Amino acid sequence: MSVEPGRFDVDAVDAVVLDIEGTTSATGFVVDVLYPYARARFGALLAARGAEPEVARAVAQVRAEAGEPDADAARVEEILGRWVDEDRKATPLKTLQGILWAEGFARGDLVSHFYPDVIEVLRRWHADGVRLYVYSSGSVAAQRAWFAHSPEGDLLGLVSGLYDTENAGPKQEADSYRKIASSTGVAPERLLFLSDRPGELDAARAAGWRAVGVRRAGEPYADADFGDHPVVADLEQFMTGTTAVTSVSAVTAADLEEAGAVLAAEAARFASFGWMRGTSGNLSLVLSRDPLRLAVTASGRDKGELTSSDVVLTDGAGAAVGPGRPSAEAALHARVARLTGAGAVVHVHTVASVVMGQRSPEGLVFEGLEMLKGLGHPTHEVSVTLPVIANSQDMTVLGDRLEAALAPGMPAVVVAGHGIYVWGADAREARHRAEVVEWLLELELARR
Ligand SMILES: CSCCC(=O)C(=O)COP(=O)(O)O
Ligand SMILES: [Zn+2]
Repeated sequence: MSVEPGRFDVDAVDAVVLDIEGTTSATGFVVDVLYPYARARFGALLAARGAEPEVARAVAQVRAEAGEPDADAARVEEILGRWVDEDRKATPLKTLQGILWAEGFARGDLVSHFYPDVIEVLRRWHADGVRLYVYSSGSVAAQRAWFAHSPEGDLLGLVSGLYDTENAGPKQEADSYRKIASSTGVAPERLLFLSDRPGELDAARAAGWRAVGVRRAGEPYADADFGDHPVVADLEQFMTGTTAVTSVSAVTAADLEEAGAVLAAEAARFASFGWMRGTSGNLSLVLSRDPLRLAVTASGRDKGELTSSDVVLTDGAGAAVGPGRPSAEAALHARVARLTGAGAVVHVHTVASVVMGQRSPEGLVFEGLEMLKGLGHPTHEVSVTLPVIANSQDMTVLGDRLEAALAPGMPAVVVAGHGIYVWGADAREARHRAEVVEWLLELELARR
């Protein structure tokens, strides 16, 4: 997805979090200038300053990570050199590089690199009241030095906070972004992450952030598949073009009512199968991707008697953003929509899913069945696993379990003692898949 003409609306976000390598700055500069600079100085640092607490802690981490508790300074230097060659994102390596680079910058040996479009845009965002943060795999010390010693002087005044893999965690894990959001105090949907790496954008989005890819010619990820993430070629495009940051598609009352009518019809059908008895089960439709907005069935209603108004608009975390109380499981629907990109999620309480979930807590494997083509497989000659996760009343816990259990080629998960979650591109596809998954479960039930 590319950006369209327009102008960046600073009201759409409260803060922008920036990756450095490949995003604000050339990876080549880091590889060609900074890595050799630090590598040439590891030996002297370890020999002369090995007792300094930060250096000693990093050395201990190197020994632990390499599984060599007795490695002497020469061996530690060797390991660090190998990690540099492998471009390994090891925290102690980053710490030691950070120390050396900070000193190199302070001495004037080094001046950092920023692409020509970046500094002006950062100044304009800052002037417009958008807070700026950095989240880079380079250590906080290295980031501080980087911004303090730019070609245009000290830029640290533009930046409200610095995050690295030590104080926030790995860059491809959603929890790191949750940690940063909570540390900044900015709501996830008001945070925008810019990175050249699709995996990082996925993780930010999974934490409920906005995420935009920066695809710069010549960078290592320039040809990567950014999926449905909006992409810019440089930051200037935020000034001359609009991205998903600005394209907040307003969901109207009519959109919600229309979705309510679809969900009511789907629920009536599932209820007629006996899959939504009483108030059990819930359904959702994605109405907008950026920001994520879902229409979720209202909680506690008789699911066989829903009307088009028995629906609640929620945000990307499943919290109501309009009147009404959404399903108690709305947060799980939102999580599935974020994780899988699904446009519709079905949750039903079927007898077969409860029995089979209890009999096969390790999951169920299906193979050689024509019905598997109903899940999008081109042939019956496949083997797919239907994961089973333990139930919980805590939707974050349940969501974590679902995320960890997701299986390729299976758009569904059984929640033990509870029911099934199934998803698809739209209500129709999600329904077809739910019917297939339930058929597979009934087959297993009949077999055993
Ligand atoms: C007897 S249903 C118990 C709650 C449940 O699991 C469910 O699916 C329905 O909850 P909702 O809040 O969506 O009505
Ligand atoms: Zn349920």
